[in-house]
Amino acid sequence: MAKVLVTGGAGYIGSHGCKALRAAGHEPVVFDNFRTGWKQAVKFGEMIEGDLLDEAALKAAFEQVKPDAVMHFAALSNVGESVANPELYWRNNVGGSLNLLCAMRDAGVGSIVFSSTAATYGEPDQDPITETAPQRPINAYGASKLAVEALLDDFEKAHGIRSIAFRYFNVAGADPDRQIGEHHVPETHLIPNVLDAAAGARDALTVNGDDYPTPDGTCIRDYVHVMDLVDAHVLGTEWLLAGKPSQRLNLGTGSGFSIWQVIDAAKEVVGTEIPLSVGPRRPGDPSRLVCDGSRAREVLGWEPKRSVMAEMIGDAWGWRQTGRYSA
Ligand SMILES: NC(=O)c1ccc[n+]([C@@H]2O[C@H](COP(=O)([O-])OP(=O)(O)OC[C@H]3O[C@@H](n4cnc5c(N)ncnc54)[C@H](O)[C@@H]3O)[C@@H](O)[C@H]2O)c1
Ligand SMILES: O=c1ccn([C@@H]2O[C@H](COP(=O)(O)OP(=O)(O)O[C@H]3O[C@H](CO)[C@H](O)[C@H](O)[C@H]3O)[C@@H](O)[C@H]2O)c(=O)[nH]1
Repeated sequence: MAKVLVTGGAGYIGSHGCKALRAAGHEPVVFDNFRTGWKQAVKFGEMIEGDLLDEAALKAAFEQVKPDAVMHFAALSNVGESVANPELYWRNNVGGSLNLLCAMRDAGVGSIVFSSTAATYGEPDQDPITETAPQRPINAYGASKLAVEALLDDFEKAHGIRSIAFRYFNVAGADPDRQIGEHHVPETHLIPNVLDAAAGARDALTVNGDDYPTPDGTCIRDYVHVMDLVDAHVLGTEWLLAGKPSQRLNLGTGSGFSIWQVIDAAKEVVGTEIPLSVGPRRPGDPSRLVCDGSRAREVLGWEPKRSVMAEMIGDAWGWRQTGRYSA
């Protein structure tokens, strides 16, 4: 059993990470400032309210928890906001990660699993995308995540802290037990917005452009179920705690779905029409992002089990029906 400090453990993916850690017999302790997270999402262990920008709070958390490892989900992750306000992203995501790594160094904690992103690849010229593709982010969010990958490299060389940076593609779905799920305010992700439109919580879904160079004109993405994604995090933590080497790993399935395909699948799950309109392209959206996820499978023995479009939408819909955290 390992004790794991989970930054951002009150957020969408981090709360599922805590559930997976607990299910695997480990002990998660959440460290979160609740800027975009939810106290109701902390259900699988202790919680410490604190900010990564507060070095004293981090030091106290490490002294109190004495973790064996860290799972680092905490970040701001709204691409549009990052373009309008890059200083916020550099300070929170890079500055916060630097403080975290310094606290780990001081406390002698040598293992960290980090949430990186396909956004570090920018506009890729590979399809599917492997981990060796050039990383050329096109917005401050992606740049902040790439900078943290560089910090991780430097802290390994200087201080022996080993890391796994998982580069997520599109995370979707929710806990099938309906205890936790996705609740972002505002929501920018496709599937929850499709379901909001289906439920009448928004007038219509706006499809962000249908003139891309793809078979049906809409953007193609690689969707991975959040439970599968966090399973990889547990495997990654155990890998590091066994003394094995650092890794940079894509997490996705290798299958691409267009926006129209996602909407069609949602209609089947929900059983109603989905009101929609086609709007302009969203700046910075690459037309196609599909993952070559073979390395995570080879290295960690990771196998996605739930990343079927109907299941991801069904779990997101089931979670939505609970009233989310407003219930
Ligand atoms: N959702 C996706 O599809 C996706 C894709 C790629 C990468 N990611 C990355 O995965 C991670 C989790 O994403 P999410 O969708 O769960 O986001 P989220 O906003 O739901 O969760 C982030 C959590 O971090 C906390 N946090 C942020 N800054 C903090 C700080 N300075 N100190 C303490 N806590 C802080 C927030 O309060 C929140 O609980 C992020 O690092 C994100 O960049 C997400
Ligand atoms: O209401 C909406 C919401 C989204 N989309 C479109 O649906 C596709 C998927 O959009 P998401 O916002 O769900 O996901 P992204 O691919 O933009 O972003 C995801 O992948 C990125 C990596 O490229 C980052 O990691 C980011 O955090 C993560 O959410 C995009 O073409 C987007 O324009 C719509 O048409 N309407």
